[in-house]
Amino acid sequence: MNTAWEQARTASRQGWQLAELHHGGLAFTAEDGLRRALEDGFFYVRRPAGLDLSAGDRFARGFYLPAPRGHTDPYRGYRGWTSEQLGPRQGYFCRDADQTEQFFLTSTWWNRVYPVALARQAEAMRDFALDIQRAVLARLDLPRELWHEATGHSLTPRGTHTLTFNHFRPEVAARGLNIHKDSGWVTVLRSTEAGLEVDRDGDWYAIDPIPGTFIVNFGCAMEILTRSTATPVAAVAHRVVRQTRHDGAKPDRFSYALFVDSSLDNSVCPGLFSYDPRTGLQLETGFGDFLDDILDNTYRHDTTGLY
Ligand SMILES: O=C(O)CCC(=O)C(=O)O
Ligand SMILES: [Fe+2]
Repeated sequence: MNTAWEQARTASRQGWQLAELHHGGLAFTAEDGLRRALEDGFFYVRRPAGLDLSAGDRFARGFYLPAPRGHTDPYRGYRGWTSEQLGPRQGYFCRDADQTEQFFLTSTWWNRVYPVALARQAEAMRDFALDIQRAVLARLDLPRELWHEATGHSLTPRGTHTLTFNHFRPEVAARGLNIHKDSGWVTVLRSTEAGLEVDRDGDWYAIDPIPGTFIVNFGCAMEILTRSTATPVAAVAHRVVRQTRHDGAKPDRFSYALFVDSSLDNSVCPGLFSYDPRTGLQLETGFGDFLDDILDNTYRHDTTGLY
């Protein structure tokens, strides 16, 4: 057993769930770990051995900085990539009401925009996220033959797979990142600094990173699908608190996440479904507008990214 994993196990005894992906299944350290994770809306998962995060960490620390003069640095100078070139919800965004400035990119662009090593890391995180999603779906009250239709083909290349970076600007007097639920199925989150909080039954709890793990969040699509089943999954409402200055002694907080969402192609996926074991799948809402509402409401002053 390595030390990071031992630390993780100790931290998880404090109440939040911790799992390991093993032969395609999720093994939780607590006996009722899965049930509790579905209720909490998130859990920690051991990072797979060999998943190198150095490209992502470097991009997270550099994407917002100007490209250096005189030499190239493929991890800097990304403010110029905007949704005008890349399409809706893609590229660099500087928020007004939040400290975060962000870079969003779906898998169709990874090879053309990201440095090679980062494109490989994004694929590895996507593959890991989809393995986790399959492992979770296998434990839900949802027939396997409905998986693709029910989850908007998110397990296939037609799904929307986005790697998003956050840089928290300590000089901006604002919340870190507003209260929201992630829109989709599962999110695999990398962070190294405290600041994330989750809402559990009306109270906010600090969720600090545990070395050697990612945080997995369940999103709105999962919550809507499973609401009337024997295995409801909560989408966790979360936020990042305001980050203070550290006089240059400590680097700025960053995070990045792989989001698994449904296909945005209406001919492939009409939207988000609920499932009732007695009556089957029922379409609840289109997905594109739903996603835009969540994003708009997250980054406005006076709303929250809930639904
Ligand atoms: O920075 C974090 O810890 C969380 C970021 C987050 O919630 C998001 O990007 O959706
Ligand atoms: Fe989030």
